[in-house]
Amino acid sequence: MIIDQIPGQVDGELRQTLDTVASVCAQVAQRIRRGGIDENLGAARGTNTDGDSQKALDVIADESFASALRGGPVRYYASEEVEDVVELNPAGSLALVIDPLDGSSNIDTNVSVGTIFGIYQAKDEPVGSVLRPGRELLTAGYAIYGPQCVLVLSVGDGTLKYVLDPDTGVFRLVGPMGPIPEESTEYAINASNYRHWPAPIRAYIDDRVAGAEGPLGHDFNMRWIASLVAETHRILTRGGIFLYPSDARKGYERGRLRMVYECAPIAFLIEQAGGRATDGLDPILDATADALHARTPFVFGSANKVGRVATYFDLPEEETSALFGKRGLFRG
Ligand SMILES: O=P(O)(O)OC[C@H]1O[C@](O)(COP(=O)(O)O)[C@@H](O)[C@@H]1O
Ligand SMILES: [Mg+2]
Ligand SMILES: [Mg+2]
Repeated sequence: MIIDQIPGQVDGELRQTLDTVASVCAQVAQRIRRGGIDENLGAARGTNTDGDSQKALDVIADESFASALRGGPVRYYASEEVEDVVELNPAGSLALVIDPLDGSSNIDTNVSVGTIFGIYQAKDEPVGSVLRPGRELLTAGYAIYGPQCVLVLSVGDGTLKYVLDPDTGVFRLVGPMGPIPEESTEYAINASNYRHWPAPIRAYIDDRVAGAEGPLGHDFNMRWIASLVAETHRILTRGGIFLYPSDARKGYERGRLRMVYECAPIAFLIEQAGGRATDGLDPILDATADALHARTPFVFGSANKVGRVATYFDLPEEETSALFGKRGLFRG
């Protein structure tokens, strides 16, 4: 077993699949460590279905996961890097959704990138097996390829953290992640998109930028790594909030991140660790994507902070467009 222990009831096929995924994550980590020596992992390789520029490592990771899983318990394989759902084994019983390499813009800069995945019980056809509420996930997880290679996993009984032991090649359970702290002052958003955001999001960020001189009366701190897995790992570790809202740019009407293989698995892990994950208003895990690469606005993190974002959408127009000096002081 490459994952040393998974508490709770995990049947043989699911356990086998998780071990296969973890072993490919360990291979991807090794390949990243040698990037530039053996190959240029950041080299352009065209574009994927969602219009993202594909890097060599996107394609390498996708092909590594698909070939390792072929012929095993996974019937359907739904990847960010492939247009449609692929049938890996007609006799399989599971459906796996995956972002093989998340944070691709960081590959050349040696900043943490990752892999995001989720596993469902397969239905008798491909689309219905993956376009479904994330609450039906059997398990979800991510690997983060940073100073440590860490696997964060949930099988529905809390969120667990495993560190890859470089000496043995085993992911060692080091403990639970969460409950996500609520007292953090950190928020993560790509502030360069400010002018494109809906008014309630601008108001939410205005109040935090105003800090001690604004309605909230204390200062905040901002982070933006442009690697969803790294932001998630920080928030699971010390709380805070992440926002990628819809915006007025063409193609960003439903934000940037994809429901099936990014937001639903991350939302599963966040809720399992006591946090919340919404589209700004409604739980991600209750939503059903209308297409494999469909995007969704995505807000997740400390439960109290995610709830606070929703209150800004209830504010009257004059409240969200006014400078914070005229806004009510009731918002925390
Ligand atoms: O470049 P932007 O607009 O800030 O978006 C950054 C976001 O895009 C992503 O890189 C999208 O994921 P991929 O790299 O898998 O396409 C996220 O990891 C990250 O949170
Ligand atoms: Mg991604
Ligand atoms: Mg990706």
